[in-house]
Amino acid sequence: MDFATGNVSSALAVFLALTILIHTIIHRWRNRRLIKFMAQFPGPIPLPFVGSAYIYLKQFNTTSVVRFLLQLLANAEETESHWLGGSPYIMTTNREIINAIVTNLKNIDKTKDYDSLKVISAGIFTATGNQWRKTRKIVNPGFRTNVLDSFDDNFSYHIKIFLESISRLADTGEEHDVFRACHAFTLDSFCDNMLGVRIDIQKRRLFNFSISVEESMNMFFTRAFNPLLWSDFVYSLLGKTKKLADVSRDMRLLAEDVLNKRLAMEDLQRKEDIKAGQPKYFLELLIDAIESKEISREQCIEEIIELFVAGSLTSAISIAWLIKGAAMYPNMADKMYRELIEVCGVREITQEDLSKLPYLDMIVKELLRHITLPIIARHITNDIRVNDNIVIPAGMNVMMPIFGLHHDPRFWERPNEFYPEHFSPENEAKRPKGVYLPFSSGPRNCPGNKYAVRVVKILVANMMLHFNCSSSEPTPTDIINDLDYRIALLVCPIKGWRVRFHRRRQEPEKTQVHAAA
Ligand code: HEM
Repeated sequence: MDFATGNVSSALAVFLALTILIHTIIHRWRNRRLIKFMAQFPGPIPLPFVGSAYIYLKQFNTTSVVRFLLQLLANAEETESHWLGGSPYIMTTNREIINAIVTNLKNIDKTKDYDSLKVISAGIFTATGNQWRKTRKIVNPGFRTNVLDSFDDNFSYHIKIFLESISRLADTGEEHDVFRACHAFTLDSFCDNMLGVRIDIQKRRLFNFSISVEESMNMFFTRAFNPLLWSDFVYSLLGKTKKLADVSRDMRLLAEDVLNKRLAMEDLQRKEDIKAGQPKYFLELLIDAIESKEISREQCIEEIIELFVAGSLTSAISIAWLIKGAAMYPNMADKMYRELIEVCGVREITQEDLSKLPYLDMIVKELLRHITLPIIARHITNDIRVNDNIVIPAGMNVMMPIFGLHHDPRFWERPNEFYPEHFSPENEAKRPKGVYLPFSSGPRNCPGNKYAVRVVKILVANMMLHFNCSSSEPTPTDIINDLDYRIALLVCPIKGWRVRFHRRRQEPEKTQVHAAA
């Protein structure tokens, strides 16, 4: 190295060091309130540029995201400070902090971690501020009980088609993965009930929508747990932003098709509906909002896509899990069947019957404890006083692993088991409030919670009445450690949902399947 080159190198090194120093001072000064708040909590030592993101790299060694998450939470303090992607975070399983945040009416913004979902759709799920307030106000009436009560005929129609497809698989002695059939059912029910358009995905076996929804969620969660993919620049450079947009194209086409169909029938149908005093459902409310110029046609399509994902995938995963659960836990399945027969006999089960099935209710609650959306996150825009000691300052990001709360041994007698008795009236009464949040809580809770529970229960109850299931997979005792998982919005088994179906011998009358009518 000659003298001049050496001088240039030294000058560059000094310049670089000074830049980093000045950047650090400005960063610390700007974030002084946040840094002071974070100092109360322990956390991994942040490294330059990567912060605490390196802890997620451990996940590359395991196939099970769920186990990774639980290990992370078990080793962590109840509340920890983390620097992720240059931003300040606390990660907390503290019940008091979580409930203070989710129920706070002023703090409704999600963190920027949700932004990569916008490649798929930019609707209510990812919206912030006034955009979110406006959309939520428009769609909330579409989830009211009187609207849901009007869905019985639609449910009945789609359940019969589902049962016919199971009937074809029954008694073959072979195992079948039930997920696509469950998802086709939830997509059909969702379109009919919430959008007012019958698309008959089950009959037409249009599984590309289901593949598209599932694949897009897989891509989102793979990215969420892999810090090497966090940068938009890197993600785009690897061609993944384009791939995600391509993967979700089928959903967009379906949303556009459904909106066009509904608009084409709108005038006539709407007059009929108003005459019959029908309450307005989701898509009609959105069309009203287009007409009054509250939202654009494009925004309406974004909302439909978002609901396809949020509304159909979550309930399909829950149904597939319950069927797999019935195969893996035969005693539980028998008890569920006996309750159905005692309360309803062998006739078709309707929404009205569901409130008379407490054991089914306990099973669904226990299922949602395990398969819950593992983490939700909020960006704090207004200081939140949690108690005398904790005020969360504006600017803070908060990761709330609901999954941790749902498996905390302080609140659950058998945290890693599938134990519906966690939800017996006595056990529910003993448990403190705010430790069970499968649908979150407060202003940004899941608006589809009642619908989800109904659609899951009504299909599983009607199916169990006619079919029993079995599986070659051994019954897991510790369901966290005995199975491997991936996350596609909710927690899914890596091995899938393979079961054998057996027609119940005491089936007194054949199901009147008029699927092909
Ligand atoms: C078992 C089924 C379901 C579970 C476990 C579930 C869970 C959740 C959770 C935890 C959230 C909050 C997410 C967050 O704060 O980041 C949420 C939000 C949401 N869910 Fe669900 N959900 C389910 C089914 C449904 C259904 C059936 C629909 C619609 C028909 C739906 C529509 C939505 C929407 C639109 C949001 C965003 C709400 C907002 O940001 O204001 N979900 N869901």
